[in-house]
Amino acid sequence: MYENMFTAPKKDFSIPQDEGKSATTKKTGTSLQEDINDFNKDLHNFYNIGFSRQVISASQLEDVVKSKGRFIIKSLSTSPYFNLALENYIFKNTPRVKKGFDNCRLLFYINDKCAVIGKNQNLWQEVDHIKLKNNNFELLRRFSGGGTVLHDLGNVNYSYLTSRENFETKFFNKMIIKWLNSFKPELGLELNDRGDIIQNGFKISGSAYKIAGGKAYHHATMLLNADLENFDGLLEPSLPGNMEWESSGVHSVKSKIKNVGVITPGQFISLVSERFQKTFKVDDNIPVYICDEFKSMNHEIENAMHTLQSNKWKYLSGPKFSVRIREKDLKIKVEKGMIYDCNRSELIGLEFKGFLENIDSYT
Ligand SMILES: Nc1ncnc2c1ncn2[C@@H]1O[C@H](COP(=O)(O)OP(=O)(O)OP(=O)(O)O)[C@@H](O)[C@H]1O
Repeated sequence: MYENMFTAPKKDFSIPQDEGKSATTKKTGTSLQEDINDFNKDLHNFYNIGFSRQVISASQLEDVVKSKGRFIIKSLSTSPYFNLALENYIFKNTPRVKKGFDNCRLLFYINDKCAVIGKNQNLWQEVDHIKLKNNNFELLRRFSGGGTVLHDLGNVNYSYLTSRENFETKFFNKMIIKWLNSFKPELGLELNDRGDIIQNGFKISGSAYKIAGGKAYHHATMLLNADLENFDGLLEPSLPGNMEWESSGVHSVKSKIKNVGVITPGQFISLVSERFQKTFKVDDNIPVYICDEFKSMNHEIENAMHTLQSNKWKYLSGPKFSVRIREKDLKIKVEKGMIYDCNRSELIGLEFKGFLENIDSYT
């Protein structure tokens, strides 16, 4: 089945108009083979792979990223570690433009199930670890700021890179809204004050930003047909003793979310790519490159993946915080994931993660 998913179809695979069913929609009376066919069709639409579309090698990736010029990259990988590391690689290695046209770049990726917290967040306040584990969600701390979001295969991530001078936080989402609403006016997408995209009052896309080295990116989620039932409770930590927090970190702003529903990941990526190519074209056509974690891997991406996977980055970084657990008569202060002050001196020096996991034996 895996091979089948990535084998180009013999016939033309134009976007079927009747797609866009939510992943939570219950199917009745369809066979497994039909499900597989549907899934394959959607994957092909998403990746838009023809026989001529080749995955680029590590050296080709390096060449295109380090040269000047605009392009689109689509990642075939669903590993959140690879995709965030790839994004970081493109961001860091895009040359700074002093004069002339900006090196605008657009990246698309779809991650398998994961919770992605902002760089400056206290993860214990943001996610329920046990539920994440039980639902097979990875936990990642990204390199950019912002709040915590959930990803699965029905959520497309887009990342728009430009120069610091030309960067404006709401700019790219305004374009996305314009493009999608002109494609299907009934979508009725709007931008709220925070720069999120909303539909009928529900959030469908959340954004985060990074500015460094004279460049900036805006990356965002787009909930198209995510399995929202599976997201239930993952961002509501159930911790012992009604913990009372004091943290200088960034707190997520909870919003009610929904899927756009009538547009598939494949349609979304094709449409945004096509409009981007038209809108941002300078002289030559804007090329589209395909990447994956096998052929396009390099040391820098690999290193960033190791950082993202490491305990140090996930659990031993983030903001300083204090927590009070009245039930246990405890006041704890934590910096870089370690308890550095506590009214029970024997707890000083413990990792907060280890303390929480074994709280009953410590209290
Ligand atoms: N895939 C998703 N897309 C959009 N919103 C989501 C998604 N997953 C969760 N959410 C909602 O977004 C909330 C977090 O939003 P928040 O604005 O704090 O972070 P953000 O979207 O990364 O952006 P910001 O940079 O504005 O902080 C979650 O509590 C949840 O309500």
